[in-house]
Amino acid sequence: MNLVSRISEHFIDSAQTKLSSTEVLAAPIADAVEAMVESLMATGKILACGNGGSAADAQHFAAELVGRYERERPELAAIALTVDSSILTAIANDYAFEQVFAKQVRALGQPQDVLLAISTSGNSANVIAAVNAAHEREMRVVALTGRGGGRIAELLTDRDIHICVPAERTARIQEVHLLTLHCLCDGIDCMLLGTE
Ligand SMILES: O=C(CO)[C@@H](O)[C@H](O)[C@H](O)[C@H](O)COP(=O)(O)O
Ligand SMILES: [Zn+2]
Repeated sequence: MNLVSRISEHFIDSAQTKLSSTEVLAAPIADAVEAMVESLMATGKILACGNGGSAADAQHFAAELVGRYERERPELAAIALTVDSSILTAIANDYAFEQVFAKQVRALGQPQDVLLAISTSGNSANVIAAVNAAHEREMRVVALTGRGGGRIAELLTDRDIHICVPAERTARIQEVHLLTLHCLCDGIDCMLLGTE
């Protein structure tokens, strides 16, 4: 095995996936920026959830809204639903792992809030339950998916925004998700502060 050529293939494959996603994703990402700014300006907040690498993405995004992205600006309201081990273990233990995000959405969600639901397959049961809970709370959903969007694609309504990476491999989808999150941060900052 030639490790160097294997690594080179990862770089090339990742870059190609990002390039081929540009045309498909730019418009829904812009829609998501507008939905999030509308929410934040109406004293709403962004609730973010996902599993594994997508949990890390949810936390990464919340950190950049609450802290900062590239420019100084007022703090923005975002909560990753993946971080409170007491809440997560209590819900998983007393109800089901499927409910770990949904119960938090029902506890915290208001109609002016946005759920950022991240799942590369679109089929994680706890993210699906969170989407359903967001709809119960009349929240809009921004879904970051891949592989056609799975079951989440079927649940989304006209008010929701689907950012579905045209790729099959989890790692590649996650790499585009991270780029998407930075586009969202940049777009939100531009709408709030103007372009530099
Ligand atoms: O980061 C990775 C794989 O690259 C994993 O941790 C991955 O996120 C986990 O297997 C998740 O449970 C996958 O869930 P999902 O993206 O299908 O909703
Ligand atoms: Zn990963």
